Parts: sequence; C-alpha cells; structure tokens
Amino acid sequence: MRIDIEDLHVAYAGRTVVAGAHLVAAEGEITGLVGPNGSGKSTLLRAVYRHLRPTAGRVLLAGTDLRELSPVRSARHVAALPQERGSDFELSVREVVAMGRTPYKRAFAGEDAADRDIVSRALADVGMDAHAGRRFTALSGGERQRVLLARAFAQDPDVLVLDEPTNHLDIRHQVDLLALLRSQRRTTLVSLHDLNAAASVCDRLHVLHAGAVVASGPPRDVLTPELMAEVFGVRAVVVDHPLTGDALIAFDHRAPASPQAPVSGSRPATVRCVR
Ligand SMILES: Nc1ncnc2c1ncn2[C@@H]1O[C@H](COP(=O)(O)OP(=O)(O)OP(=O)(O)O)[C@@H](O)[C@H]1O
Repeated sequence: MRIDIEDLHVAYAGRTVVAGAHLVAAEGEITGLVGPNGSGKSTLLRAVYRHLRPTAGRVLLAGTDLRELSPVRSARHVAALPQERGSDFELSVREVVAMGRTPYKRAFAGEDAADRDIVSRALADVGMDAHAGRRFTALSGGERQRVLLARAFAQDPDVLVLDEPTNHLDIRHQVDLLALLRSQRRTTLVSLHDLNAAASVCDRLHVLHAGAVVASGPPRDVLTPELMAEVFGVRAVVVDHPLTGDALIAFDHRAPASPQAPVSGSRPATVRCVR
C-alpha cells in the first residue's frame, strides 16, 4: 500500500512546524526522510502514525484518508517505531512484542498458535529471541529499540513508519536492520540521520528543512555537495562506495560550510526539487 502526504501542516500549540509537506511513499519501497535537527521529521511521521492530527492537509493510505479508518483498522495497516521509546512497560520482552498482535484480537482474547509464531519470528528477525523472558525495562537502549521494532513487525503491517530506527544500535545491528528492511519489501517510511545509511538503503529520499520538503528523488540525485552545504551547513563530497557502488558522502569534519549553522527557520534559496 502506498502513502500519499498532501499539503500536510502540523502544529504544536498553534506553532506550525510542518508546513505544506508533499511526499509519496511508494508501495514496496523504502522512502527516507532526512533533514537537520528540528526540521520536522518526527512531527511529520507522528501525523502518519496518527499520534498527531494535522491542522491541514491529508495522509492517504492507498487513496483513503487515514482519518476515515478506525484506529484498529489503521493499526492493521500501519505500524510505527516512534521516537518515544516507552521505557515504562513492566512486561517481558515477549509480552511487549505480543502487543503488536492487539489490532487483530477481540477484547480479552489470548494468543493463538499463529500469534505465537508471528511473535517468535519477529523476535528472531531482530536477534532478540534469546531475551524473550527478560523484563523490558532491564534492557539496554539498543536492545529496547530492537524489541520495539519486533513489536512493529508483529503487527504485520502494510506500511512501516520508523523514526530513527538505527539510533542506539551498534554498527552490526544497524547493518542487519537495514538489510532486513530491504528484504521485507514493505512500504517503509523511515527517518534517518545517517545520510550514508539513507543513501544505501532508501529507494527515494525527501529532505525536510524548516518544516518543508525542499528536495526529493533518488539518493544520488538528492544528496549533492550543494544540498549538504545549504541544508546541513557542512562541506562534503560524494563518491562511489568502493564496495557497493552506492553514493558515499565524505564529510569534512574539520570545518563547517559556513561559520554559522543554517538558521532553522529559514529555507535554503537554491536547493532544487528533484522529482
Ligand atoms: N511535543 C512538542 N511540543 C512542542 N514542540 C515540539 C514538540 N516536538 C517537537 N517540537 C518542535 O517541533 C519542531 C520539529 O521537531 P521534530 O522533532 O519534528 O524535528 P526532527 O526533524 O525530528 O528533529 P531531530 O532530528 O532533532 O529529531 C522543533 O522546533 C521542535 O522543537
């Protein structure tokens, strides 16, 4: 199922932080959302997984406004890894992952064999099967992250919405997770800070800046040195990755592109939208 975001506006207490965003997450593709701190990535994703109500515009799931679906019906289609990584579950790891089956259960119905299989597979997919009996609150940040991803997988959604899923993960678990997302071929909308990870895993990228989408397209078309300077305020060159051939962004970690960071409320003048 595809997601269409049309003229989306989202505000906190009257302050608009996503202003007229348009983007498509195509069926079966990995669509990446990148942008500086505070550019509105999490806010946009919160509107997609219905944590926030847009002040204007729409989020369409296969052509239907998400708001027309009941919360249970939309939870069967869209699962999220939010940035709020619930630390207050006094539950075992397995119980947290089993919460992903809730949209399919009648009130007070227990797990059946199919649910147990799905939960076990989700735990194995994130490499947390050996920890199934542990208390969620006793896990490390990266382990919690993987359990919450397993909960999203257990929801068996058509669309995955992932806010910084590689946060806290060591490099091997980052690589495993990104490979898993690619192999699933599910419609995935994912925010990522690591632009090299985004370049290698995403079919298309959308760059958010000051609440607006300022560039969209295949990673190699979008992640240019000019965009890196104007949107992120850093110097970089883009080369071919010697192992994979993907775009590899080599940053100058010694000096920014300009003495001051880009002002978060102002949009770059010259970034070109690639469609
Ligand atoms: N719960 C909130 N209440 C009020 N303002 C908020 C809230 N959450 C975020 N904001 C503000 O909205 C703007 C966009 O924040 P958002 O978290 O969407 O950005 P982001 O691109 O995900 O940032 P980051 O890369 O730092 O995670 C920021 O100015 C932020 O301060």
